[in-house]
Amino acid sequence: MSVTKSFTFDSAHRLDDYIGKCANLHGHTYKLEVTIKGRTDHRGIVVDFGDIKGIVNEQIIAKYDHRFLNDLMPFNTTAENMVFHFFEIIDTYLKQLIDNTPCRLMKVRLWETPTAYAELTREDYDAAE
Ligand SMILES: Nc1nc2c(c(=O)[nH]1)N=C([C@H](O)[C@H](O)COP(=O)(O)OP(=O)(O)OP(=O)(O)O)CN2
Ligand SMILES: [Zn+2]
Repeated sequence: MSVTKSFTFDSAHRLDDYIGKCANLHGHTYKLEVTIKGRTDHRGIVVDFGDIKGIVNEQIIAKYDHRFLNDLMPFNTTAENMVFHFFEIIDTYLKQLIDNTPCRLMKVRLWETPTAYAELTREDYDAAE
């Protein structure tokens, strides 16, 4: 069974090493979707949506909402690089949170615009490690 929780945040950025309009300063309302898989416990819960919210709000939204991403991220701020970074962050904090619970981060999807997203699955993440 898997559960997914969605978040939004607004940030400015510009792409480096890029020819086109996205080399200019511009902004997005990013949408972040976090999918976690596991067995339901006695209550019928895989992982509390509030726990996912705690991690994402503290470790991602608080750091990047209404900020200029190029000043904060040590890589080109493409959706691909960002989704990889967010996967690592969420995976780390989820492991700490759910020490005894058999649930796992399976997918993170980052919408940069309403028509474009990058996603990283557990399989792709593990293969990239
Ligand atoms: N593979 C990637 N391509 C592009 C990225 C990216 O992160 N990965 N990023 C950009 C820009 O940041 C841009 O803001 C988004 O590009 P695009 O989808 O072309 O934006 P539009 O507003 O033109 O979208 P439409 O829905 O087609 O109007 C560029 N490429
Ligand atoms: Zn952009």
